[in-house]
Amino acid sequence: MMRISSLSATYPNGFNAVKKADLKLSSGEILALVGESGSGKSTLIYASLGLLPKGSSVSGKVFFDDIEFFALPKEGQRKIRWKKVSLVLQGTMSSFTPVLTIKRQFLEAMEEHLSLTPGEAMAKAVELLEEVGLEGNFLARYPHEMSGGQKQRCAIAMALCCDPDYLLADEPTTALDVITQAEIMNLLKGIAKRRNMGILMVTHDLALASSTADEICVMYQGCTIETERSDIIIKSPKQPHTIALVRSLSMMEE
Ligand SMILES: Nc1ncnc2c1ncn2[C@@H]1O[C@H](COP(=O)(O)OP(=O)(O)OP(=O)(O)O)[C@@H](O)[C@H]1O
Repeated sequence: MMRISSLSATYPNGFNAVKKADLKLSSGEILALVGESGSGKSTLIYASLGLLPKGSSVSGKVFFDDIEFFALPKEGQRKIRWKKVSLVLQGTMSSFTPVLTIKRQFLEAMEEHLSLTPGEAMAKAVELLEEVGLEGNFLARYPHEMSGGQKQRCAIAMALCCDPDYLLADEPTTALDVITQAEIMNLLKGIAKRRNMGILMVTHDLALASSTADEICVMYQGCTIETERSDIIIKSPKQPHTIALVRSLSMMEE
């Protein structure tokens, strides 16, 4: 289980974006972190991995199984970040270096974190691409030679290269059409089940969250205000802000 306990995060300008947030992510499950723009969703996931800008301050605890992340030295934290938990960034363009082929980018990530021969690394890259529904020949492409959906699949494949137990995805379907959004969500669901991986997914789309995630955690003004099974939170939200979110969803459906 990944567990965030009483996590607070303040940016260098003094803005306290996350306030004593708590959440639990079980293996094999998808937890969607939802809330209005600016509620602190992205800050929470970057803070939980020690990835906020220099000068930010973070307090609280983050556990990956029995490992307390902030108790590790920097080098230990860096290792955990690929091998135990990995991140799919918001906006696929930021996941790739535009001037390098996908093959180069896969191999660089694997060379840094895994001790594989070049042949083994290539075989693993092809296997991962196939797992996300792309053919191995995508390795020869540059990022601009792929569609948004293909880039997102590729970013997910790269995040899987060290076989992490947990995956954190920041708005994995932003800027994709609805059909591609649904395909990426199905892909994530399949990965969570097949690999028994816990996936924490940031989204502001409650409809998408409720159709994909096992559980939903609602953030409001930096606080995690309500966490519940998706079907329950949609049927009987408790907190006033969650009630308003669910009401806006049903108004959109009418
Ligand atoms: N580098 C920064 N310095 C200061 N404040 C920041 C910084 N980055 C984000 N913030 C502020 O922190 C708050 C939370 O931002 P965050 O991006 O975590 O929200 P979010 O819920 O993910 O929003 P969105 O859904 O729009 O991505 C916002 O008020 C934002 O302006």
